[in-house]
Amino acid sequence: GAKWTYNGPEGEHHWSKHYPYCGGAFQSPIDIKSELLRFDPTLRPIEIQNYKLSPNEQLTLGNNGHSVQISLPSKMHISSLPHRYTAAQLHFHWGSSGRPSGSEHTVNSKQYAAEMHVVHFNSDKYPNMSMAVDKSDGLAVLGVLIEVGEFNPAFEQFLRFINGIKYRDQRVQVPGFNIRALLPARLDEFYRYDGSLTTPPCYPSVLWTIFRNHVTISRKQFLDMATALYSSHAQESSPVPLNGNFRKPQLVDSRVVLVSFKE
Ligand SMILES: NS(=O)(=O)c1cc(-c2ccccc2)cc(-c2ccccc2)c1
Ligand SMILES: [Zn+2]
Repeated sequence: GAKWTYNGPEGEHHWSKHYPYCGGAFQSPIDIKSELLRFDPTLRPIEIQNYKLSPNEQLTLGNNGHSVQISLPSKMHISSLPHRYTAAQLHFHWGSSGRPSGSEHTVNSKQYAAEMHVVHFNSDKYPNMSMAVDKSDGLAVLGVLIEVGEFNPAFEQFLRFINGIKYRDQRVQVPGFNIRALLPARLDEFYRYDGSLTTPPCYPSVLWTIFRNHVTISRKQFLDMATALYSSHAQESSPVPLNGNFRKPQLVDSRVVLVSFKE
């Protein structure tokens, strides 16, 4: 599709010109405010299957010009939702070296350093991701808020290869690792709401699960992610750093955010 950016003339306030859903309802991310929350005792803990990948498996680590993403095998899935949601990819949103706050979702206006999204599609109803991406029950994304703090060995499993994908459309194969280790310890405490892709085409097709507890990465790990990548191709004369790749919080309208925990 047409190119889009996070700032400037193709920035988020212009997305709706080429991508009408970006100007529509049920958009993501949102600011998760305490007064919006409703405890829902029927929310079951997230149960995931086959997230522990063997180093004998290869994953594709890529720079798609807007984020760093890891392709995921289709045996990985969420088993606790009304339909099976099969994993497709995971990617990140982050700030910059000068502004270490780049999460998309905020909690009571607190923006975290970065955010990971593990994207799944409803494989009970749709044969592949492309058929699911624009359906209201098509996608389920797990969101993990990331703070700068303790070193995180799980993140190192892909960060150590990041200099191989500095430029747009570069990809490398990396050994599989335990993707569960990228998630917080507690999968039973989360926020839940109906929203959208946070990038164009902004389809309102995402069941969002944002875990209550953040994970940490070290300052060096954050800088590796926030300073290593470019959104421009290798051969382009003026390299464009890839950072600040987060959309601002959107209007909640009459949406309610469900929570799985009481206090
Ligand atoms: N941020 S997100 O979770 O809403 C998201 C989901 C998907 C997505 C991925 C597979 C299937 C369907 C949707 C793709 C992106 C994306 C990020 C950077 C550049 C382009 C696209 C972002
Ligand atoms: Zn995302």
